Amino acid sequence: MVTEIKELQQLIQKALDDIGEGQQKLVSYTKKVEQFDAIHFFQAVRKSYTKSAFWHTADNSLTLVAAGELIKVNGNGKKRIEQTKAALGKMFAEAVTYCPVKKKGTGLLVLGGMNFDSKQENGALWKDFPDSEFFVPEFLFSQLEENDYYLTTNLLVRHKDHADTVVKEYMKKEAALWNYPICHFTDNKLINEEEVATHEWKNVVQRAKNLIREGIAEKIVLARELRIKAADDFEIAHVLKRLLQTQANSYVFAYVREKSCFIGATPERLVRVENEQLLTTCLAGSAPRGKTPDEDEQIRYGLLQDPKNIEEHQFVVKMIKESIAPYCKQLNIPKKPVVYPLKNIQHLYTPVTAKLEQHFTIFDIVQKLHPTPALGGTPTETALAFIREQEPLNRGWYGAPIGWVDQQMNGEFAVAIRSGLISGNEASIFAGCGIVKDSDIEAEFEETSLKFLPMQTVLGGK
Ligand SMILES: C=C(O[C@H]1C=CC=C(C(=O)O)[C@@H]1O)C(=O)O
Ligand SMILES: [Mg+2]
Repeated sequence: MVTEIKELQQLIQKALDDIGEGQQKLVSYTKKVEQFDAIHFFQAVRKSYTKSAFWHTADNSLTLVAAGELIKVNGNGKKRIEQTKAALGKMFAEAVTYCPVKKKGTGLLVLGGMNFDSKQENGALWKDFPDSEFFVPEFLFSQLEENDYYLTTNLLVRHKDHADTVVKEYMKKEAALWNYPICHFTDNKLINEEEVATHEWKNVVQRAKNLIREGIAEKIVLARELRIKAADDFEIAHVLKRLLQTQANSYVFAYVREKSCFIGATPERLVRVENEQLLTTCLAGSAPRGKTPDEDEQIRYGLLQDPKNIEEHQFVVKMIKESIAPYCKQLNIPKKPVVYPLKNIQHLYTPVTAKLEQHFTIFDIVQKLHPTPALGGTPTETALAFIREQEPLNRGWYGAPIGWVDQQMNGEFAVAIRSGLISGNEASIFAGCGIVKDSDIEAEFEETSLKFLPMQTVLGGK
């Protein structure tokens, strides 16, 4: 402990020696810590901070809990990703950092996301969620695997600061997080569930089908909303815990801004970059899970052969391939999809690997990929215009990239589906489906009902 304090003090002093009057510097210090439960840490964070985030990867290799907003980077409209890339590049380059390991998810990093459609107004429901937002937390708890835990502290040091006072203040805040007592969750009671604009949604699906028949579009993804109300405020830590327990093979995330929380358990990775190695995935085409292993196997086999779902899937494969090819080498895409199983549904899945060409970063790939035809459609602009005009909801951050990026521009983004926005005792959850020429309106409606389930059940519905 004593050496750590000395190290941090020296790091702050190094930053102070370099600061002119009126200036400030970002200092980031990482240390290995003892095993600690991520949900317990998140509960402690919720007690002290109004802004926080949670991230857990589908392969269980990384859990992040971010506390407090030290620095925030916002982007606006169509240029939101470019603006973020530039601002973060500058911030990362100027920071004074110390991290004892070179492992993903440790050290100085930002967490954040963006809205689905840069041309759509965010509206009242999404008032706490800007076009795009990334933040440097005050504290970042990282769990890599069993018994490999780190805590990163980020500080803004100003010209007139003294290293020892800054350290003392920081130690007090850190102690409050570790010493927060375990609180048990209380049960909440659902009082209302309401599917929004069901009839209108089905009409919009019909109009999308007409457009596809006329040859104006090939695929359009349409989403709908379910509103849930409970007796008491939803306990975000509890909802996260239940998502972790029930949704294997999914990214579990939460992004908390004041009283609103965007939360979900999504199976869909947009992109991961680790030392120039790039991984993205095509996930589209769906079928329910069977009630018995035999039935499940039959459905799985049927999904792999089904022309409607294969078409729906291949639009995504084609777009991803064409979008990233100029940015990568050694592009590898299997010829046929496999099935990706989830608790309530199974999907067609094609993983894509490649090596990122120099000078490009994860943000260039996000810019090119979002939205893939798993969330937008084909052609992208036609589908987006249709969704903007016709879909009876405001997507906000639903269906958009959410994730983290570190100082080396390594990071990972998921596509924020199977998600919802919680505010107090109310929640709006969202689910969409890919409409193609052979779509059956009722079957698509049922598919979205299945996609509501992960969030719906943990909020006490169904
Ligand atoms: C748009 C959603 O799912 C997408 C991802 C996988 C399968 C999909 C489908 O089969 O329609 C969707 O493209 C959602 O869950 O809200
Ligand atoms: Mg589908």
